[in-house]
Formats: sequence, C-alpha cells, structure tokens
Amino acid sequence: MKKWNVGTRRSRLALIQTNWVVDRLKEMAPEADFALHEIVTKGDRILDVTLSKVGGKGLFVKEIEQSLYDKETDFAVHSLKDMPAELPEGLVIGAIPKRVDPRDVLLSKDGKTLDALPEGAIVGTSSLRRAAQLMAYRPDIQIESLRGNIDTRMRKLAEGNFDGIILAAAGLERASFDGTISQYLPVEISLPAVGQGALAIECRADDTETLELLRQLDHQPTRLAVTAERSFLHKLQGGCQVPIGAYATIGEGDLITMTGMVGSPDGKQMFKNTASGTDPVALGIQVAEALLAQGAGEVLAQVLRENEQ
Ligand SMILES: NCc1[nH]cc(CCC(=O)O)c1CC(=O)O
Repeated sequence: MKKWNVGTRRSRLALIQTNWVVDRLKEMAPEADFALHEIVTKGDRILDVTLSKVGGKGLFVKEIEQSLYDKETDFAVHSLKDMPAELPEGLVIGAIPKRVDPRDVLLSKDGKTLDALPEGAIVGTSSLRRAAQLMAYRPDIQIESLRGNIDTRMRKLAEGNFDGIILAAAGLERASFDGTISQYLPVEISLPAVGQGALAIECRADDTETLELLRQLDHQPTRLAVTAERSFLHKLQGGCQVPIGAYATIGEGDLITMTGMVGSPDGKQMFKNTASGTDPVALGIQVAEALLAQGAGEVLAQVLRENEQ
C-alpha cells in the first residue's frame, strides 16, 4: 500500500487545512495511506516580532520545502497567501483546491461595522495591506500591531485591547469561528491578499505519482484566478511585507477579471487598476504595469527602504 508523507505547519489552522486535504484525497484514493509530519517554521518561532521587520517572504514555507527536497515528505499543504511569488527550483504547486471566501473580516466589540466604529477607534492588524486600506477608508482609525495565531488575536480583542481586529474570513471559516464576524469587508474597501482563501499543495516537480494524486483536487477556475494574482505579485516583486492586494474572478468563457492594488502604508496613496483577459500571466503583468505607470513603483521602493532600516 502506497504511503504518502504530508508536511504541515503545527498551528491549529494548518492542521485543520491539512486534514481537510487528506480527507478529500482518501475519498479519491481509498487504498492510500497518509502520515502527517508537523514542521515548526521560522514564522511560527518569531510570533512576537512584526513580520514585515523580519523579511516575511516565505517565512512559513522554507523548512517545509526543505523536507520536500529531503524526501522526508511527498507533499505539503500551505495557505496560498503565505507562499512567495516564485517557487524554488524543482518544486511545483500540484493542486489548488477550490477557494473559499477571500474577503477580510472585521471582528469588533459589540459587533460594530467599520462605519459604526467610534472616532479614533483602535484596530489591530500587522498587515500593511489591511492597515493601508483601512486608513484610506477611515483616516481617523488608529492601527496597532497584532500578531499571533487566530486564537491569540481573538483573545486580545476579548481582553479589550482593541475596538476591532481584521482577519481573513477563510481562516475563521475553516476553523469554524464564523459566529463572531462583525462585518465582511467588501473587496472595494479591503482588497484581499494575493491567493487569500486558497490552499496550495506543493510537491516535487518530478514526482509524477504524487502529481497524479493531487491533480484530482485541483480546481481550474481557482488556479486561473490565483495564477493571475501571483503573476501580478511577481511583476511587482512583492512579498507579504508590502501593501499589495489582488483579487481575480472567473466569468463566462474563462474570462479573468482582476483588480490589483498598491498602497502606501499610511493609506494616503492608493493605486488600483482592473482589467480582463484570458491569459492569467499576461493579465497579472498588465495590471502591475498599469499601477507602475500610475507611480506605484516609488511607493513600493519606499516601503522596501523602510523595511531595511
Ligand atoms: N497571515 C496569516 C494567514 N495566512 C493564511 C491565513 C488564513 C486565510 C487564508 O487561508 O487565506 C492567515 C490568517 C489571516 O490572515 O487572518
């Protein structure tokens, strides 16, 4: 009997996601056996430091990728938004399952919506993308850093440190926290991170047996959308430490429509562009180039300089 070794982070959300993938694969290949390998990543070890200050790129995936190279594991389940725009040599995304809700959500004291938060409200997030967009919409809001896994962040809200916090709907949904959401933020206010709400199952490019297994879980419309978003991210050379967002949807005839965003961390400058096309890579590049033509390159360069200090 074939046994697959599966890499995962140890967080509650990561384990839920990995078990979800393994359960789907067991339905498709009842004769197969799966063993989970929990891997502690650098990102998990430095939860008390703002991610943007430690060079966030790939912080949650590096050790897991090493275990793929070492053949200690055959595939690994990641949140797609934690993955750098470019995969290391020899590794591929073998499957992208159907995306769940890509939106950001507000969790607040007394269930208040963003518009109902008091003047000068304190909102917790360590994401430059979320902070920039919140301040663009409500310049009076004070952003404070908020790190940790979902449980930690929700506890800090309950302890009264914040008027509200921003999280991804996807994580809450998968971990069944959904009763606590105060508002789903429209993508017009908070454009999601590239790949938000999607999972990526990574494996070795030459491992045809694993690729064949994983292919059954691949959702083509999600792959098209996420490929456009990642092409946009790649063109802008962005990681999770820059205020970049993108969201693509698939319409009739596999027409992809994508909005891309670059903002300054204070939200005072916002560059957005929306375009449609059928080639996801070309569309990502096209939207990125439209933002660069508006002046987004200077904002990105400024953020990178600040991160280096
Ligand atoms: N930044 C960490 C992270 N990476 C993936 C998710 C869950 C959402 C997803 O799978 O897209 C989260 C939590 C969050 O942003 O609230």
